[in-house]
Amino acid sequence: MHQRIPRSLRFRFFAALGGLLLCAIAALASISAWLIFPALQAEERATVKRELDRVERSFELDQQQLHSQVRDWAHWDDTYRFIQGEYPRYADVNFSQEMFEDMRYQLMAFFTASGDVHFLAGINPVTGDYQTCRAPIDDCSWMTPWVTNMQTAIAENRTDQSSIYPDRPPAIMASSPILRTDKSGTAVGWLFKTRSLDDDWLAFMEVYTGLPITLNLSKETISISDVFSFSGNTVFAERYFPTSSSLSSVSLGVGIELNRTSYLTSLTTFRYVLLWTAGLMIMVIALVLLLLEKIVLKPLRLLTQFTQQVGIDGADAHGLTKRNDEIGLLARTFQEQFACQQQLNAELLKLSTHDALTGLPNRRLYDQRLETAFSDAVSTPSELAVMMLDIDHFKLYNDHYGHQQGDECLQQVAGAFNSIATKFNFLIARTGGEEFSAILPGASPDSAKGIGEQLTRVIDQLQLPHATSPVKPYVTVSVGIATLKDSKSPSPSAIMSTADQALYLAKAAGRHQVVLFTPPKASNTLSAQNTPL
Ligand SMILES: Nc1nc2c(ncn2[C@@H]2O[C@H](COP(=O)(O)OP(=O)(O)OP(=O)(O)O)[C@@H](O)[C@H]2O)c(=O)[nH]1
Repeated sequence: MHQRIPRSLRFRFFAALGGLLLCAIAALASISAWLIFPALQAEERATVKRELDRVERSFELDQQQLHSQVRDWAHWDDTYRFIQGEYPRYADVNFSQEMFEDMRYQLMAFFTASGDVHFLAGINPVTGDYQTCRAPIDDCSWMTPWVTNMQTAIAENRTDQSSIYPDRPPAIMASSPILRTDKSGTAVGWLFKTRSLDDDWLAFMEVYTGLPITLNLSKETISISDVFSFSGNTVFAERYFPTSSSLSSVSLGVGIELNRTSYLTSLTTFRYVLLWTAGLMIMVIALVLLLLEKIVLKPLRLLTQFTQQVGIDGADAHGLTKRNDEIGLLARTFQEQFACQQQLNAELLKLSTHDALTGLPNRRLYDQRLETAFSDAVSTPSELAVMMLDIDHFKLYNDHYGHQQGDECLQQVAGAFNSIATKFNFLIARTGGEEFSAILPGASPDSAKGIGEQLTRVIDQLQLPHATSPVKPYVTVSVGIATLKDSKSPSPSAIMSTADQALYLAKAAGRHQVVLFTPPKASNTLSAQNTPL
């Protein structure tokens, strides 16, 4: 079944503002999801990346330092002489455990031009003792993997550089050809230095960068340089560097762990802002609706009630006409229009029910009243008399005095009739040119006749001159009266027809008299009881 959708102003405002609110909240949610949250996440990633860049620069700096230190040592005449066997006390003079620890060297390896080991010195990663050897055997066997890597680098001509080696522990290895201090001549050998990326190195880097750092060796080749993993309040990020592994490709990941406090605080703040914004929007729209209801919708409802009840007592119970706003103006204008309309209606009603010349009720009103009086008399039942009155020889009056004076005569006759009608409380109307009719509810034949006589008398008393009247030298009237009982089949038209017959008899009998219709006797002849005046 078709259900009627409410279309009131209130419904429309609620629907429109509710829709607006939903759109605004959806827009807010979309902007948050597609713009603001991704921007916050990108900002967090950029911050983490900056920290990784800082760690990478520190790492590279450490490698460059090691390389420049190797070069310093390799391009030194003492070293040049040492590799050629001309400076046997070189190691005793220059090397010590303290020097290795201070410089954070794990191993220093000297190779001849043919790539053979000349001298090895380093700190045993297991015992922590300083050791020197001529070959990586016995106590110095821990040096073997690195010496092998170094000899491979010499064989592949990968010297004079700094690289990362993924041995255990992973290490930075820097090398340089051994030359004179003035760098003249050809290389007489190679010098290698390694720095282990062990716990001490991590501790050093932590102090240097201010970040906790971890190392992770991956056997796979990592294609992306940075890997992020977010968990709760922390983010773990790793940057992978290629290593010089002789066996397979291995990557070294340098990782940092950062606190996400800044991001999470921004997120929480933004969520609060979102919630407050949504809450404020709801509050503003609720306030707008409330004000709308109070300022516009309720007064409009009252105005509607007022327009429906205007003219009735208490219609302006809410004092709308006393308001100083548009509602008050509308209410006052409507009230004035209504009063004007009522006046016009009354005038129209009077025009349609009264005679313009005499001001007496006209035939239309007379017929309506006769219908009502007739119904009342029949239903009660009660008596009812009607009367027809006609000015005698009015044509002669018009002919003699003119139509204008004829009108004035009609007005005076009507006024006189009306004074009697008011006195006895009955209706008298102008139902034709110079013809009048009266309804006398409850009047007996005798009282009706008495009133008829009073009406003719009051016209006589006017003494309106009628020089050409064969009846009297002044204006006179004839009256015909009929009662409800006079008709065999009573009806309003039948009773009026009977009164007309009585008037005819009055005229026929010489005018200026009242004739009460008398029902025909058995002889069926029409007769009347008249009263010549
Ligand atoms: N001045 C004026 N005359 C009117 C008006 N209405 C009707 N008459 C005149 O009233 C006269 C009526 O004449 P009749 O019907 O012949 O009757 P009468 O001369 O009164 O004669 P009886 O009725 O037989 O006594 C006519 O001359 C109409 O012109 C009116 O409004 N003003």
